[in-house]
Amino acid sequence: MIGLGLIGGSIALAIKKEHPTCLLLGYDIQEDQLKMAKSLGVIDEFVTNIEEGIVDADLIILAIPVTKTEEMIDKLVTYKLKPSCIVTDVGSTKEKIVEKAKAFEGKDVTFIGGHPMAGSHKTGVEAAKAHLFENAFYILTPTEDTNMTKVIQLQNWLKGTKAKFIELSPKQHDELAGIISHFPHIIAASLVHQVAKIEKEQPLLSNLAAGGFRDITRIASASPVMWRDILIHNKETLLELLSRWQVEMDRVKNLIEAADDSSIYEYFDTAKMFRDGLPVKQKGAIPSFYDLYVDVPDHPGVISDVTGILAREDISITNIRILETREDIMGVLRLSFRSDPDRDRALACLTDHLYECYISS
Ligand SMILES: NC(=O)c1ccc[n+]([C@@H]2O[C@H](COP(=O)([O-])OP(=O)(O)OC[C@H]3O[C@@H](n4cnc5c(N)ncnc54)[C@H](O)[C@@H]3O)[C@@H](O)[C@H]2O)c1
Ligand SMILES: O=C(O)C(=O)C[C@]1(C(=O)O)C=C[C@@H](O)C=C1
Repeated sequence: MIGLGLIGGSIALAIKKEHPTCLLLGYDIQEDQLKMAKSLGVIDEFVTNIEEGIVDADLIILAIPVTKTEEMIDKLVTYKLKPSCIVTDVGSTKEKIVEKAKAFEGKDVTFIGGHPMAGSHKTGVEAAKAHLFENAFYILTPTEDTNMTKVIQLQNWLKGTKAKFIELSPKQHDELAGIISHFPHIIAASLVHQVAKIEKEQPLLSNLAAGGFRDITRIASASPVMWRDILIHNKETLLELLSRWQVEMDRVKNLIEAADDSSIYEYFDTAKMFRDGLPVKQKGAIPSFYDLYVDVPDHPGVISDVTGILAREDISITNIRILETREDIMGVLRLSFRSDPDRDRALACLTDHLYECYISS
C-alpha cells in the first residue's frame, strides 16, 4: 500500500479482513503515518525504501494524491516488478492516471484504474475504517486491452470493502465525478470564502452559522492537497461546470429580481423532489446513514437517558446530533447507526421507553 492515509488505510483494513494471511506492507512519505498504521494493525510491516516493498508484491495500490500518483507510476515503471503483478490506484480522477499507466504496457504488469466513491473530509490513517466503502460504488476503469481475469482478481482482493464494482471509461468517470463530487467541493469552499470575507465587517456572522451552512460546507474541511490536485487534473470538466453554474446563478438572480413567487417556489420544489428521490440506502452520491429521529423534551439528562438505553442494549451509535433545541419546545435527536438492524433495535427499545421515534426527518 503506497500512501497510508484515510483511503489507503481503509482499503488495507478491508483487504486484511478478507485475506488475513496476506502480508501487507506499507509505504508513505510521512514516517509518523507508517508508525501509526503499524501500531493500529492497518499494515503488517512498513518499508522506508519503496523498492523493498514493491518488487515481490502481487498487488500494489497507490493511495496518494492524484498528481503524486502520476509521479509514482513514472517511478514504478523503472523497477522490475513481480510477473503478473496488478497495480491499481484509488485516485478521484482517472483520465490522466490511466494515460500515464500506459507506460506499463508490454511489462507483464496490469494497471487497472480505481476509485472508491466514498470517503470523508478527514485525512490520515487514524480516520481509516474497514467499512468505509460498504455499499458504495467502486469504479474501475479497465481498458479494452485489460485481461478480465485480472479485473476479477482485483475485485477479489478488494472484496472486504463490500463495495459495488462498476466499470466506466476514464473520460466518463471524470465527467461524472466532476459533476457529483468535484464541483460540489468548489461550491462548499466558495461559500466559506464568501462568509469569511463578509465576517470582516460582521464579526457575529460565524457564530450564527447553524445547521444549513454547516451541512453544506462540511466538505470544505477536506484536504487542500487532495483537492488542489483534483482541480488540476479535471480542469476541462470543471471549467465547463463553472460556466453552467454561472448561467444557473443568473437564473436565480432573475427570479429574485422579478419576485416571481410561483417560479421561486417551483425552483425549490423541483430541487427538493430530485434530492428526496436520490437513493439513500447506498453510499456514493449520498452516503448511507441509518438515521433515527427521536423527539426529546428539552431538559437536562435526556441525551444521557437515550444513549444509556441504547448502551444497555449494546447498540452502537455512529453519530448523534441535536437538530433543534429551544426552550419549552421538543428538540429532535438524530441518531445514526451502522446498519438497518441496529436502527430497528434502537427504534424498538426507545419506543418501549415511551420515546417518540421516526425514521425519516
Ligand atoms: N478522502 C476521500 O474522500 C477520498 C475518496 C476516494 C478517493 N480519494 C483519493 O484517495 C487518495 C488518497 O486520499 P486520502 O483521502 O487517503 O488522503 P490522506 O491525506 O488521508 O492520505 C494520503 C497519504 O498519502 C501520503 N503521500 C503523499 N504523497 C506520497 C508519495 N509521493 N509517496 C507516498 N506517500 C505519499 C501522505 O503522506 C498521506 O499519508 C487521493 O488520490 C484521493 O483523490 C479520496
Ligand atoms: O464524504 C465526503 O466527505 C466526500 O467528499 C467523499 C467524496 C465525495 O465527493 O463524495 C470525495 C471525493 C472522492 O473522490 C469520493 C468521495
